[in-house]
Amino acid sequence: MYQSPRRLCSALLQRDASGLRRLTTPGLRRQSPPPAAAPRPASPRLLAAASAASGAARSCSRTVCSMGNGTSRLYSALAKALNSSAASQHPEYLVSPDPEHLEPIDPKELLEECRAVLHTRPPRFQRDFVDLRTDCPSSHPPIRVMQWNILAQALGEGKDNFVQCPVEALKWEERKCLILEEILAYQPDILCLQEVDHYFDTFQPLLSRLGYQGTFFPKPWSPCLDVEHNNGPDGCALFFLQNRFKLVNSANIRLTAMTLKTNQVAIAQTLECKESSRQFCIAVTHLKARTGWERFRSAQGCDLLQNLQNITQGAKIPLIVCGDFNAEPTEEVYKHFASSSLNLNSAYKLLSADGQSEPPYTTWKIRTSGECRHTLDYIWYSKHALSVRSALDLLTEEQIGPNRLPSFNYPSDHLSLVCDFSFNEEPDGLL
Ligand SMILES: NC(=O)C1=CN([C@@H]2O[C@H](COP(=O)(O)OP(=O)(O)OC[C@H]3O[C@@H](n4cnc5c(N)ncnc54)[C@H](OP(=O)(O)O)[C@@H]3O)[C@@H](O)[C@H]2O)C=CC1
Ligand SMILES: [Mg+2]
Repeated sequence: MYQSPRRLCSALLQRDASGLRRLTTPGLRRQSPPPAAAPRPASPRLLAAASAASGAARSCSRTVCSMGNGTSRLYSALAKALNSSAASQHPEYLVSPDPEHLEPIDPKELLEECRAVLHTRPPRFQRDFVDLRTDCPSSHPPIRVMQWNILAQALGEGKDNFVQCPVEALKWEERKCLILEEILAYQPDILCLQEVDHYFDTFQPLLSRLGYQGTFFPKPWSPCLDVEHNNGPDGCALFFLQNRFKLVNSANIRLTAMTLKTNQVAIAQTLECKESSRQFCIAVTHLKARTGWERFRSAQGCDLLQNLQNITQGAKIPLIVCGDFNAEPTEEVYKHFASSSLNLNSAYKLLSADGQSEPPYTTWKIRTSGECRHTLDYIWYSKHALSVRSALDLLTEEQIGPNRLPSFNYPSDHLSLVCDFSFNEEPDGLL
């Protein structure tokens, strides 16, 4: 019988010099230096099986590829068909097949395979959970949420211009193991991803065998499709553990800006917690990038808030919104979220001394234009109905290193954000 990956390893509680309680997960760390004498040969049984499971899709892509830029056209046509309505309810072709038909994977075994593939790479960075518990006790296990822009493979190799990142560090067969290792290390109950361009051949088959139910919503005109040998469009993906939640409702939202349809998307799902029977809404989005587009992002944020208002206020349920907003806290879209009538707070502010400041960066890279260090990624939550029990601290400048991200030991230019939430027993005030 499948066991939640979370239950398979125990957490140690440590106290650091600052007095903050830090939770570390033992046994999930790649050892450094790698064994010099006889490195374990990579035998990627599970990783290979994931690729085989998507064989039909892959061979189809290859066939089309041989006709030139056909993959792009095929996926563009598919994406357009999928995006024909602004907010469709339960489109079945975007909801994963029932994972009970697939053999469950032991997360430890998958982790071992990833480590074997990564045996020549430097060690994983150490990050700790910071205990943020207030006095309110909770009788139910927390809900762990991970937010992560994982960097689309096609963009990383073809468009992003990470000038200090060697191309070998971006090799998909190894980079995917770094991404999986990060997910397996923190074992989120809910996983919100952006820039996913390997959903059908990698994340959906593997994560469904780990007990997750997934949904993918590609961008209508993904820039990945302009890259030669792309793997299809990138988009947002949302996964939740099926043994913890029941899907109540799902909406794929193509964001608008001033009533015009845009190239950015969101997924919003209402989930019911199996332990507590409490419902909440979880959403994932990736707003328009680049300077000069601040008003556009602001309009997209207003549209997303309006959609979420409709979904949550009708049912009076709490909300968690994860995203790469491509906006610093000074931007209008951030202010809309911070002052919305949905009563949201940004979870990572709680890591600051006064609880009022966002972290100094969530992405750090070097492009031809120079160094780009920004805070763009957020986990918003209903501040009256939910409490943040702990949050994963960020990488230090020293860990990130002089060449910044991505690198041989971190697979994306964005850091993952991970929080443990619990429901407040008695929400203080209105949702
Ligand atoms: N065929 C057609 O008719 C159309 C095609 N398109 C395609 O869509 C693309 C635009 O899509 P859109 O969704 O608006 O893209 P965005 O401007 O939102 O950016 C797309 C990606 O580029 C990354 N990015 C951000 N800044 C830079 C930078 N300085 N250099 C390189 N990459 C960067 C972003 O990553 P991050 O979020 O991590 O910063 C993001 O994932 C066009 O390039 C075109 O290919 C668009 C419209 C119509
Ligand atoms: Mg990017």
